[in-house]
Amino acid sequence: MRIGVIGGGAWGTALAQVAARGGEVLLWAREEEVVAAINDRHENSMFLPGVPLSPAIRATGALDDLADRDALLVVAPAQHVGAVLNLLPSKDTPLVLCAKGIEAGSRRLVGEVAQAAHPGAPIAVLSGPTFAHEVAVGLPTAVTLACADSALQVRLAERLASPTFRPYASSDVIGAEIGGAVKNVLAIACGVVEGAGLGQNARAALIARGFAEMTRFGLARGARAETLAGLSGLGDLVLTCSSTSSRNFSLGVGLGQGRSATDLLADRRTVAEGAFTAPVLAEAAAEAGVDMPITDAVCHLLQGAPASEVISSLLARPRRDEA
Ligand SMILES: NC(=O)C1=CN([C@@H]2O[C@H](COP(=O)(O)OP(=O)(O)OC[C@H]3O[C@@H](n4cnc5c(N)ncnc54)[C@H](O)[C@@H]3O)[C@@H](O)[C@H]2O)C=CC1
Ligand SMILES: O=C(CO)COP(=O)(O)O
Repeated sequence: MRIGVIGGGAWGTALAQVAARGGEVLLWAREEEVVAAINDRHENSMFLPGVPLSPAIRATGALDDLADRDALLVVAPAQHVGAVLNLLPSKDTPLVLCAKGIEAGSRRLVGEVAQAAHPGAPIAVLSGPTFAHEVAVGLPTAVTLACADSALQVRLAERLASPTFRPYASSDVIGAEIGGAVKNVLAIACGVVEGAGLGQNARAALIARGFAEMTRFGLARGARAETLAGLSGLGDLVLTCSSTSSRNFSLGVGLGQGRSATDLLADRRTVAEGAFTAPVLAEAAAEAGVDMPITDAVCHLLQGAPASEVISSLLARPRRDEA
């Protein structure tokens, strides 16, 4: 299986490194400097500095070069997936979606965006607790690889698996997507807890109540509960709610320390998907009649409400049943 990767950020580069264990890989990057650095020095100094890359990875700046690929890993940020897929010449190549988010405006999951751009292409979702820098250096990692077509799922898993990269099979594409999109918003909230110095009890409570939100929203959108409780849901939620290696968590730390979202997001080259997903997730939840108070709180913080006020009103909500 000839693998192509769309997106030369940290995660696209790490996934190219994973795929390069099983053969040559072609990676499309938007930035000329990234293409040159990968081809000349086997390094992505812009987005994944300090990690030596496999010589089996070639980079290109031309999407047309991906025409001969048997499968494409789509790793552009969620807000840009539609635009990039619309520019691709081949429209029926299997797409493995690796971005985590919901498209602003349309409120579509990345899978729905991909299906609209390439109606004939089989779709899979790869998601889980996966910091790019750990995957790229070969630390043990497990992911959900979801696809409705089980034969394609098996082929993709065989092509990507290695002793340190372990894909688990699922047919629940929507569930795998929702876990990854929602956990980014909750990771911002957990960062706020850290930044505001609210303690470990509060963080554990937020993870548990955040998981309840993720589950309510996921079930309303047709996800399966076991997918949400798996690697792509709870697994990734725990990872990104525990570490400043998470860009979303770090953004939250800044908000909790009283800095403004505008300042924190200005001049950022890397993506904190939760900042884009939070408002559209809140809209989608309201439309579906799903209560998501932590998501609403993150929206207020991103709009500039003071952290102390947002935290007080979250804690002052009427008591309710846990279930
Ligand atoms: N970095 C990580 O550890 C992981 C990231 N992800 C997800 O992967 C996706 C990509 O994130 P990263 O690789 O981390 O990105 P990054 O933050 O390392 O780099 C930013 C990326 O955005 C691209 N970009 C910026 N403007 C663009 C535009 N107008 N059109 C197309 N692309 C544009 C850049 O070319 C670059 O590839 C996100 O959805 C993220 O949530 C998923 C798992 C792990
Ligand atoms: O999705 C990730 C790990 O699974 C990366 O999280 P951040 O985008 O918050 O860094």
